Amino acid sequence: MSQVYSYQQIAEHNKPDDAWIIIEGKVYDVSKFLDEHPGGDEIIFELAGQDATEHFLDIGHSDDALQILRKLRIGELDKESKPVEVVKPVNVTRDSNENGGILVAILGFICLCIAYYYLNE
Ligand code: HEM
Repeated sequence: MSQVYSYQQIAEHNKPDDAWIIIEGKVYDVSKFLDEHPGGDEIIFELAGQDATEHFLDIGHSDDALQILRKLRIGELDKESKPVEVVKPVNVTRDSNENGGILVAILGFICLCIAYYYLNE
């Protein structure tokens, strides 16, 4: 019998070196596969600890992908358990970087406006 994990247990594995995902009710340990994923590590890591079924199926992965998946399987999802929100500290850094980028763009624009104003005086 295969091991059964709750959403809560799976959600704890949301780090790059310890990442699990759920696809169609099965649980996969993708920690070692992240670096090898042809679609990039980020895209799977974003879903670590969560259900990635829709994303996985949307891409239309090949039979090769399904074969790899089979090897990564570690158990099944306890469907009776409640889904939990997975919060990743890494995302916070990434978001603040993005905000930083927008701030720099706005400051740059303001500088340009000032320069334009003085040059046309
Ligand atoms: C453990 C789960 C996964 C495995 C084993 C896997 C495997 C693969 C493989 C073998 C490919 C090469 C193309 C193919 O054979 O279909 C691929 C491509 C891709 N995968 Fe995944 N994948 C997984 C999860 C995901 C998830 C969750 C996403 C989306 C959020 C995703 C997004 C993509 C994308 C966008 C490509 C296309 C890359 C390109 O052609 O440029 N994959 N994946």
